[in-house]
Amino acid sequence: MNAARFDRTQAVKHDAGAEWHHRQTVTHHEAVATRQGMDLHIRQLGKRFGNATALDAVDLDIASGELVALLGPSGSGKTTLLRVIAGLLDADAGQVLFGDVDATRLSLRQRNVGFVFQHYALFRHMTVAENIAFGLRSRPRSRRPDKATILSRVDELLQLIQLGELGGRYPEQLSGGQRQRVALARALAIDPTLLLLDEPFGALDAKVRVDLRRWLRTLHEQTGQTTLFVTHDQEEALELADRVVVLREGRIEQVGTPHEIYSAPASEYVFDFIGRANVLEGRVIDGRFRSDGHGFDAPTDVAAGHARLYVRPHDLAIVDAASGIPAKVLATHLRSGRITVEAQVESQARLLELDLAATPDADVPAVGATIGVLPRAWRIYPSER
Ligand SMILES: Nc1ncnc2c1ncn2[C@@H]1O[C@H](COP(=O)(O)OP(=O)(O)OP(=O)(O)O)[C@@H](O)[C@H]1O
Repeated sequence: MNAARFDRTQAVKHDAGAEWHHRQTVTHHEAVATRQGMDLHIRQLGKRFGNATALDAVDLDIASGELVALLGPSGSGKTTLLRVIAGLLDADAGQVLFGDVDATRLSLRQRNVGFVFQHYALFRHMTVAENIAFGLRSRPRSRRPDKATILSRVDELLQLIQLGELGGRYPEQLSGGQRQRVALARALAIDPTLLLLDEPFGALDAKVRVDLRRWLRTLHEQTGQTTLFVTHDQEEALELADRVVVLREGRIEQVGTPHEIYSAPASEYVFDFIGRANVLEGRVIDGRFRSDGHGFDAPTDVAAGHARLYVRPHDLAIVDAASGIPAKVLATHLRSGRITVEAQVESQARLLELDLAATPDADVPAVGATIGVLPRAWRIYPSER
């Protein structure tokens, strides 16, 4: 217990990986939570660091087999939540339940979770196969599988991560993406209750990230392992996860499927964070949002007064100046298959961005021209500021 506690208080964010695996396997406590396919319940979790509130009464339920993204900007509490679930960090308040077992006071070893860090935490002096086998080899004798079973498990995992031929290599002989796959295999080797990934692809270049994302999705479909991963990349979260948890200053702002989060963001914060956003300032009067002489239906729960209309660049149409909100075209750019038009509405502080398909017959307005803009789909939020 002391070793685990020491580890919790000493846990350093990035380079803790090797240390973590070491502690997890050399402390000799019986794991009580080894069942795979277990629900996770978070109840009123709170964590403060001095004056900073990292987690504030967080409630969350994750079903067995789900792939869930914890998404939010830097400092929103993602890593703290993951570490409290792992048992790397003690919460000040609340509970972590693995199925119906209260795991709040269990050591990280007893929780039997697999953890992958952003920076590859492989043992440099061990081959890929030895790294993967490590968690099983260093179990107490009574729970250690025999050599043949370990070898066959390692083989199976090497196939799963598509590195079947590379078991004899050392980590430095692998690419960054391959190392992260080995880190995943090592985490999976112990048949963890939960797989926890902290920005697993954060240190890799964009192309490799995209490939690994798809690979992780397929791996998850094969293993059905309940998985939580931290990311600040909304595209990664939307593409990979069954459900996305959006965090803000230690609180959950919204939980939903990628489609729900994208198409019905619960707040300005989520709308803004989840994709490119245009904002029109206005007022709600008699159930209509009014801005620059135009009116749009507002939801009934938005009270009269200052409000903001949010619209995605591809949902903003160009019409003639007399029919829409007049805006002056400041620039046009070609960006990966689309044309983005930047325009300014005189009364508005923020520029607007409109996306057009970059087809040969695209009707691109001239810089300096005055166009009319009209939202085709939008969301209106009461003003928070
Ligand atoms: N060991 C610590 N000591 C003091 N404050 C901390 C510590 N760890 C986290 N915090 C604070 O807690 C809050 C949440 O941090 P956390 O690392 O969980 O955020 P995050 O969303 O994972 O951020 P990032 O994306 O930058 O990793 C921040 O205000 C952070 O400064």
